[in-house]
Amino acid sequence: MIEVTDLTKRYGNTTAVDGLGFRVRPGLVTGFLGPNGAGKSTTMRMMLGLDRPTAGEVRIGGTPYRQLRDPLRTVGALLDTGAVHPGRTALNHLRCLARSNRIPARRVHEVIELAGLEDAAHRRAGTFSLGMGQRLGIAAALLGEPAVVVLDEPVNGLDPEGVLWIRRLLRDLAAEGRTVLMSSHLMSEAALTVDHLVVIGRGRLLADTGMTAFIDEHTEAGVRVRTPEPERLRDVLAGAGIEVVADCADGSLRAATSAERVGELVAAHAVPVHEVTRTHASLEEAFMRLTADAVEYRSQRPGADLPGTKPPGTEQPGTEQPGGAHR
Ligand SMILES: Nc1ncnc2c1ncn2[C@@H]1O[C@H](COP(=O)(O)OP(=O)(O)OP(=O)(O)O)[C@@H](O)[C@H]1O
Repeated sequence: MIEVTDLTKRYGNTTAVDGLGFRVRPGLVTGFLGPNGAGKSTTMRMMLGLDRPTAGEVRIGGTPYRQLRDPLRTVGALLDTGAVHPGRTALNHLRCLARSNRIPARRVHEVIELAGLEDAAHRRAGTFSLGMGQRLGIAAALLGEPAVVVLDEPVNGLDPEGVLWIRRLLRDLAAEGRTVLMSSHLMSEAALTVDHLVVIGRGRLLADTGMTAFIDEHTEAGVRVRTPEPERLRDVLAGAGIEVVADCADGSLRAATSAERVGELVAAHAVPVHEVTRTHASLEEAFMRLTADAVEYRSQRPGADLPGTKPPGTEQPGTEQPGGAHR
């Protein structure tokens, strides 16, 4: 369990973390999401005693990190994959860590195997690709068989096989009853890996909820309706107070309602319909909507990419991510 209580961090005039409070529970993979500059890394650094809070505290299993007797055996972390001596081999790096944390040497070989680094064990870390460095960082994080695992952008730099590996690994760690917190910018990846979400923006808590509930809360249920008479359908829907959220490129309409409701309306008004499809909102859509006001660095106008906010005729069919919340 990780408990974050009234956590605040200021750097001069910048408030990076602002009265943040949440709990990360064991047995789940919790995604820690937020736009650039939201305060994720700062929060994670405070969890791991690398930065002092201006106010508030973080407890890992009931104890602040700095007071843990065996930190590496309690919490494993991947924060900065560059923090390895480049001249040291992967094996030696892990051996040194094990020795200084009173972890048995056999565990070094176990994590090398777990991370798929057998062939690279004798190579210097300085020659590692980004993905291999990431694997070494994860191997180090798991060295002490910690009950709590904190990973900042763990899929960063990994190839598709590596992404699949980390997804399975995190799910296995959670299934073993460990507490797993991962940050990610990749919503599609988070949707496949994460059970629970903590979303922050401008250092403040925006959401602390299950994946499915989060998507349901921040997107509309929708259906795509294809008809040879889109104007009549639009009128019928408008008459029932139903919003058309997108005009799709194939002439179909996307409306914020249920398939049942559309079925009843088109039957009552004799509107011919060729296809009705339930559309599933994605984590990305829900995230963009929730954080639209909390984005610090923006390349476009707010919400420009939100499905349903594009000008008519610009949405491509099938752009939703069906089952975005499912794995
Ligand atoms: N050492 C520091 N000195 C001054 N300001 C800092 C420092 N570290 C972070 N900040 C500021 O604090 C805010 C939060 O930064 P942080 O890196 O925690 O965000 P983040 O959510 O991890 O962002 P990203 O997704 O881009 O990694 C930003 O405005 C950042 O510029």
